[in-house]
Amino acid sequence: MKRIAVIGTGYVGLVTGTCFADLGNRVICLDIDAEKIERLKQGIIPIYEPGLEEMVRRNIQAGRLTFTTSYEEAIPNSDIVFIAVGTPEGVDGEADLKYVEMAAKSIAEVMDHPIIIVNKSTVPVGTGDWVADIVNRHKKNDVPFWVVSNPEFLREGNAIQDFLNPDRVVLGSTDREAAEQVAQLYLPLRAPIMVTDLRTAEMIKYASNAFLATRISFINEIASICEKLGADVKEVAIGMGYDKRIGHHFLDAGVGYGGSCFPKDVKALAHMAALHGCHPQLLRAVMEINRDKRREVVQKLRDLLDDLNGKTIGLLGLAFKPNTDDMREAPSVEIAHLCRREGAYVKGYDPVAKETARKALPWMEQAADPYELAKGCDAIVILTEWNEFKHLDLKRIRELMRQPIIVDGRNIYEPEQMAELGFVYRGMGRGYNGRRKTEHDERPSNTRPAPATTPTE
Ligand SMILES: NC(=O)c1ccc[n+]([C@@H]2O[C@H](COP(=O)([O-])OP(=O)(O)OC[C@H]3O[C@@H](n4cnc5c(N)ncnc54)[C@H](O)[C@@H]3O)[C@@H](O)[C@H]2O)c1
Ligand SMILES: O=c1ccn([C@@H]2O[C@H](COP(=O)(O)OP(=O)(O)O[C@H]3O[C@H](CO)[C@@H](O)[C@H](O)[C@H]3O)[C@@H](O)[C@H]2O)c(=O)[nH]1
Repeated sequence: MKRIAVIGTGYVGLVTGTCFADLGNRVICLDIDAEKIERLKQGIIPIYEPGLEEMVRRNIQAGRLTFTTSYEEAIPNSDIVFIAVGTPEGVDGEADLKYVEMAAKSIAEVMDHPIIIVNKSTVPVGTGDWVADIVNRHKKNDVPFWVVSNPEFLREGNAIQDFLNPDRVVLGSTDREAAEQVAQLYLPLRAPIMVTDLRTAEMIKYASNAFLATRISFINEIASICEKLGADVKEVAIGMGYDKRIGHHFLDAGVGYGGSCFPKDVKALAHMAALHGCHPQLLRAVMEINRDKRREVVQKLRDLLDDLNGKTIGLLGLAFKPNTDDMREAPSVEIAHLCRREGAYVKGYDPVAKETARKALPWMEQAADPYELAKGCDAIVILTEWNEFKHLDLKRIRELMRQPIIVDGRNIYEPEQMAELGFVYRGMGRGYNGRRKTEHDERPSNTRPAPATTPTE
């Protein structure tokens, strides 16, 4: 049993604190948001994360998990302190470290015995040394401390599973003993534990996110090429994925990546690189392709509706991905704004991201269910692949719409099936512009492209 403090009770902090408590440690979670802490004390969690509320309540009841807003209460009673505050995008694309700085200062001011400070936030390479410097400058008592970098790799919507079954645990430190103390916490998870220096650990996090984002932009570029050449990107990805060196993960083409991590982390890595004289052209292309995908969805609507002015567009799915209510950098936000700017009436539906969507898109009407959304729509755009959208009564949806047009930004339906149901359907990179020729297809069918060869004559 260790005495742990976790600073920041967002997705990462709350999951980290709760899981460590569940593993038998005594954990105190701290946040500067007093309202959040008040609710957490009652076992009410501020985010949608499957299984988390029940786990929080269980550990509060067992007396292993407590919440506070007071550094004076949390730090003197803990031996290992995790920093899990936000590191949002700064004005130039850099990671904004103001919350990390605040947390480091606050820890330093009340530290009265030797502690290990573990940084779990995603921070630029070199931040560990900077944190050590801040703590040294602000500590009131002459006590030793050690800084360890322990980047987190969990995904929202699957956070508990990911935390408890990590592919690896990365620990970076200048002090092997400190890293080993933190490693003890993870031993029950039986995961590979890798100990590196501080900077390498910080870089592993950025490089991992950038690589995953690159896979997404890669397959999205392939999707654009498929669309022009008449291939189906879904099958292409499956065919590629059978190669063990490639694998099936993170090859779902669509409207691109969103969320609180990939957009800001790729940008921050590119910023870091450029600042140090590198030319991060691959990272820049990854971001550009991702931005273009959102615009491509709107272009598909323009192609199908001629003009968005006066049309009603329904956004099916608002969260940046399923199983979360997180709207940070969700493609739905930009697409809603783009459609509205062209004069469309935009409404939306998401099974979970309702309150968060209200905050992100306060002007947008929200429907109570997919059928209400469909009423009077000139087109529906699918932006989150919630399971419930895979089993809709599509015949009813079509009857409720003013025009039976679907742009499937997540490729959850099959073009042939949609054509049979009487929809004008466009996927992302699906065959002939997402449209195999069928008797229901009222558009000209002379779009089959020529073979992609260079003329020899
Ligand atoms: N969200 C994810 O899935 C995920 C996964 C891996 C890594 N990360 C990284 O982890 C970090 C945290 O991300 P998140 O999504 O949990 O953030 P979040 O925005 O959900 O939560 C951050 C919390 O920190 C609190 N906070 C800010 N300053 C504070 C301070 N000085 N003292 C105490 N609390 C303070 C805020 O009130 C907030 O509750 C980021 O660096 C992020 O990049 C996030
Ligand atoms: O094949 C794919 C896979 C994902 N996405 C999109 O990519 C975004 C991110 O998805 P995912 O990685 O599942 O969600 P996050 O919760 O943002 O998790 C990422 O970001 C976290 C924060 O750094 C890391 O900890 C995780 O390892 C990393 O997967 C979402 O918009 C998805 O729709 C695709 O478009 N195609």
